[in-house]
Amino acid sequence: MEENKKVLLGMSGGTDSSVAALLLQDAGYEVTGITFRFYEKDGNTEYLDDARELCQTLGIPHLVYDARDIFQEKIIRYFIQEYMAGRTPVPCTLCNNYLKWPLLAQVADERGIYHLGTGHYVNKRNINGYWHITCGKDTDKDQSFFLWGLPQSILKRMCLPMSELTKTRVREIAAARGFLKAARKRDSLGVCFCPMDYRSFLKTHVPEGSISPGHFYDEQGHYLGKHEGYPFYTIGQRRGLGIHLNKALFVKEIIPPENKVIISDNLQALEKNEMFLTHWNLVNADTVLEHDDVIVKIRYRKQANRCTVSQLEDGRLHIQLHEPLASIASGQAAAFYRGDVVLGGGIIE
Ligand SMILES: Nc1ncnc2c1ncn2[C@@H]1O[C@H](COP(=O)(O)OP(=O)(O)OP(=O)(O)O)[C@@H](O)[C@H]1O
Repeated sequence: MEENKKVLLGMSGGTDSSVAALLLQDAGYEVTGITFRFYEKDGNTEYLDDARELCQTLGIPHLVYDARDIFQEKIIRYFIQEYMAGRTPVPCTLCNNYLKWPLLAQVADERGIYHLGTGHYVNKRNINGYWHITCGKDTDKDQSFFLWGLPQSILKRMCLPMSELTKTRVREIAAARGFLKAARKRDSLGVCFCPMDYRSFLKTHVPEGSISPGHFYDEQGHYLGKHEGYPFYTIGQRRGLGIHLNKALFVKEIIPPENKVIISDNLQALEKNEMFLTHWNLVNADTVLEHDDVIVKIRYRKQANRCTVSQLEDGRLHIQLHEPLASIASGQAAAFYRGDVVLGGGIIE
């Protein structure tokens, strides 16, 4: 498609995408808002009304796309299955890579709209002909960690009005323009369909009897106590284990077929020097493979390790960590960075 001055903006009804609509309009874009119906807790559709009202006020068209079935299938079912397999899922990464951005592109294509916009706190940069996601200016809100899987065909069309803004500034803009509800909306925390503690969600979303109590063991195979069922534990977890031995204890391993959870009192025992990735994406493999200055992150915050990435004959990526890293859980995402540039990422095997 030829580049034009039209943008399809994902609107959640929240502060960021509301301000994004204002800013894109100010910048001279012909904005169309779209709200995806991904998940509605207790049937609450207030977010749809908020997005629609904002579009009405700005005089821009507003589309609604019902993606509940596909979200249920691709994200919620996957989320439950991963925990049931003893793995740690990354629903926001998958939603961005496989649903949100591809759906934006699909609808934009149908309507002859070139640009794709969201209120993500990220930026993008062209390096030697390849578009890369880069960190947003607001380091507290930066969402680059979730966007390593997007193809060039989407990256080149991305329009990111939050890239140079802080959340505080975004709220000020909303208030100054009279969008008081948008200005005061609470930040969304964690996974949109799941409370902060995923355990209560699992309890109500798996068939009765599919999670049953099991046993904790130490690394030598000694029985330590009872647990509530292996899906309720994640690698590295130290709180809420219900075993009191007057020392810090960590989940080291989860063995689903035996419903066993292995506990260690030594964080170093959880450290690894390598990991393997599947479902990976590298923006420009030449700048990543076999270089010794790549940073890998497996957590959204407070962790960054140097590594060397190689491709194996079976297609997986091998990550050699330069210093050991604790609590690597299969199913989690790993994202590669050089400075503020996202080079790619993958799913930990
Ligand atoms: N249901 C949705 N429909 C369309 N776009 C969405 C939807 N949910 C999120 N988005 C887009 O993805 C961006 C990032 O979403 P996320 O939920 O991570 O951020 P957020 O901080 O809650 O954003 P906002 O303040 O706009 O709600 C949003 O700013 C918006 O542009």
